[in-house]
Amino acid sequence: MAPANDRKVTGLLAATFTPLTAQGEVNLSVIGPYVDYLTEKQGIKGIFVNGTTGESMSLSVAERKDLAEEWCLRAKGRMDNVIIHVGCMSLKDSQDLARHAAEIGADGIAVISPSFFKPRTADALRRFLQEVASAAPTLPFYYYQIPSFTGVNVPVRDVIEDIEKLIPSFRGVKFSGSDLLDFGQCVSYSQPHWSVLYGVDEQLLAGLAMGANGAVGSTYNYMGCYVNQMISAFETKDLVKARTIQFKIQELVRYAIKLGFDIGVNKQLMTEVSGLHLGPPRLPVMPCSPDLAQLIIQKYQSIFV
Ligand SMILES: CC(=O)N[C@H](C=O)[C@@H](O)[C@H](O)[C@H](O)CO
Ligand SMILES: CC(=O)C(=O)O
Repeated sequence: MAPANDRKVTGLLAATFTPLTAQGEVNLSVIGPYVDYLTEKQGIKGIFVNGTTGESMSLSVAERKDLAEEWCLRAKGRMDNVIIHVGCMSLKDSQDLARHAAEIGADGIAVISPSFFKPRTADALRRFLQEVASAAPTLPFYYYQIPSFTGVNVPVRDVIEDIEKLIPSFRGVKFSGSDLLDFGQCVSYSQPHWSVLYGVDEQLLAGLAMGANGAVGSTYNYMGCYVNQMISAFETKDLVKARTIQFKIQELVRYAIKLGFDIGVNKQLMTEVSGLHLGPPRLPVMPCSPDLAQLIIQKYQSIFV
């Protein structure tokens, strides 16, 4: 069996929303146009499927397979990276999804820690990740940390210590916390064939300064084109320009948080900006009220004129 490849993941990956019908069923028909929109209108060359933004934890395993398959099919030859999140509360379900991701030709898999029975130590978490990764040993494997949702606060640096001895396919981290000490420790420990991806969109510039190879986030669905400009400015050392763009994103995110920002609001914002019909979120996330969506969209338009 071929080992997982060593190709670095760079640039922006959009964490995709899951299109649902008005009745709340998965709506695969939107995925083709969604890929068109990301590539043509936002300059996005990678997607992160069935993650937090994709409401994976609210989907059935069968739905997650259908979605993963359609995203892979539509993105094939058009995106550089299709990473599928396969984390579940059940190790068996995660392994099932990991095997499936390999079958459908995904470029990599990522796993969030279980959060009902939480691993209390790095060792417990590492063993869980190892069992999932071993179900798809040819796929690059990424640990996805998001403590605000999981309540799992094990430092990522502890998780990745000598991890290739346990997980030969380990290729990096998606870091969605704001602890830049731990993040910096991950970057400095990172191996040349690993990718350290930052996941807090409103402070990506700090992540880039700390050495992030790329980024995964929800807002790149509708602000990817601006964030690409920010990355270019950072790369050409135009920090004033890079900050100007980061501050705009912060202004929008702060405004949205004050009004009550969640996946439902975020999904509605994407619907309004893109014109794609993404539908409501799934309960327990509540649909966004039209009034709230209008306020945020007005703010978006006033910031990005
Ligand atoms: C909780 C959540 O959804 N986190 C996303 C990725 O990890 C981010 O992309 C945020 O949505 C974004 O930074 C806005 O706060
Ligand atoms: C942002 C992200 O990575 C996710 O929604 O999973």
